Parts: sequence; C-alpha cells; structure tokens
Amino acid sequence: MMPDPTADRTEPRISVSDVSKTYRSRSGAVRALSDVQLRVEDREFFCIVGPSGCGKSTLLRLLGGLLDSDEGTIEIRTGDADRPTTNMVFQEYGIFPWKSVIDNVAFGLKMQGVPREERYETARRYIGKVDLDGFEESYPHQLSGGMKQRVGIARAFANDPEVFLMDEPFGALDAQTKGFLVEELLELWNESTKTVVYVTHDIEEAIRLGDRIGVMSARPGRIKEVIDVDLERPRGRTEIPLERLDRLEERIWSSLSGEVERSMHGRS
Ligand SMILES: Nc1ncnc2c1ncn2[C@@H]1O[C@H](COP(=O)(O)OP(=O)(O)OP(=O)(O)O)[C@@H](O)[C@H]1O
Repeated sequence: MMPDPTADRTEPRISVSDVSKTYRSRSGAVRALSDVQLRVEDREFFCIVGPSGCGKSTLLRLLGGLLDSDEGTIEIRTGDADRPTTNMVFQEYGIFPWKSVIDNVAFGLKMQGVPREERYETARRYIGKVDLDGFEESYPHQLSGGMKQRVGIARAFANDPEVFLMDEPFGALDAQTKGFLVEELLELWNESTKTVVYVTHDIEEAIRLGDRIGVMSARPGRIKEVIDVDLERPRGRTEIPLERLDRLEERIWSSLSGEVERSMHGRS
C-alpha cells in the first residue's frame, strides 16, 4: 500500500478550502476572492503579500469571522474554549478614543468577564512589554501613531487569542517606528508562540517576520504560491546575510510583480 503523505502531519490551525467572496452593491459586483486555498500551521507566523486591492483584507476578515464567504469552507481549530479564537489588529489602530490606555488594553478581558483587578494586572504587564509604562491613564489623542499601535498590540496580546490576524498593522508608521514595533511583535510572538496571519505590502518585512509567505494573485485574489523563509531567527539587519535576503526578495518579487502589473492595468 502507498504511504499516506499526510499521515504524520499535525492538523493545521487554519484550513481554507475553495473560498470565494463577491461584494455586491447597487453599483455592481466585485469578485474579491476566488478559489482560495490556504493552510496555516499551529504557531506559524504566516505572511500574506499581494497587489493592492487583491483581497488581502477580505481574506483576513473572513478568517476573523467579520465577513461570510459565498463558497468554500474556513476552519480554525480551537483548543481552549475560554480563549478567543481570533483577534484582529488593523492599520487604523482600532482603539477607543474615549478610553484610557489601560482601559483599551483591558477591554477584551472585560468582555470575557475577567475580574477588574486581574484584567488590570494583565493589561499593565502588556503595557510594559510594549514600553508604554507611565501612559496607563493617557488617552489616545495624547499618543503618537506608533504609541497607539502599541496599545492595539498590547490589547490583542492581553486578550490571548489563539490566532492573531494583523492587517498591515504598521503600514501608517515611519520606517524607524515600524522597525522597532516589528522587533517588539517578534519578541511577544516568541514568548507566546501564537499563530499569526500578517498582511503586508512590504516584502522585506514579510521576510523578517514570516515562517512562510503566501503570494496572492491580482483580483480576484487567491493564494498563488507559498514560499518558505529558510532563515534562522533573529533576522535583524545585521543577522541576515544580505545575499540571502536579496535572493528571497527576488524570488518573492518574481512571483508578485506580474500580479502587480495585472492589477494596475485592471486586467484581473
Ligand atoms: N465592502 C465592500 N464593498 C464593495 N467592494 C469592496 C468592499 N470591500 C472591499 N471591496 C473591494 O474588494 C476588493 C478587495 O478589497 P480588499 O480590501 O480585500 O483588498 P486588499 O488587498 O486588502 O487591498 P489593499 O492592499 O489596497 O488594502 C477591492 O476591489 C475592493 O474595492
């Protein structure tokens, strides 16, 4: 009998099969995703890159249960019934302007019914991890963009979801702040080894963060190819040999560039 090649594999954390999504409005229909197949392993850091408008956010929202697909199935394996399955971090921070930093970070825990003292203790711990000590009582309007994003990250980690969905969380930030936050995110991920699905436009960022990178096609998007990032961690600028970084960048760009062109010429 032929050996079953899947027999030894552990179950994936996320399985997406044949998923399609079309937005319908008065002005017409937009087919955002078509026939998406994706498998993300437990504790994996999976990055998604793709041309603008190819359906990356749509896919993430489907994974987060914020949207329903038209066709196909999405399965997210859940372990602990007491923990939220997914948690999203968006580019536009998603924090409440009328709540203080500590109340923003503790918000999800409050929703889960965690007692006040315990949720504040957890919130303080994560506020410390993202270097916002002393800002517990500040309000979002008193913080810079990078600080607001750190509040969002602290909140997501404090919620302790099994899967972390990040939609270009550092897209609006300057390169220095972004580099710093990427390091902080990696540190937190290392400590907690959550499963992360991370959408970015930035190939170098995807290489620094991802165990694997899924390249999406022009709209209607699908996962065109998955590329292994065969680099040891940590992957700071001084740690990754430049020629290996270049080779990976070229490899990803060669898969992506045709899609970007197709998407810019509206031939998708
Ligand atoms: N609510 C909506 N109603 C109608 N069309 C939508 C809606 N949301 C997204 N779309 C369309 O679906 C397509 C995919 O959008 P989506 O935001 O998922 O792409 P994206 O890859 O995340 O884009 P970007 O990289 O520019 O952020 C786009 O053509 C977009 O205009």
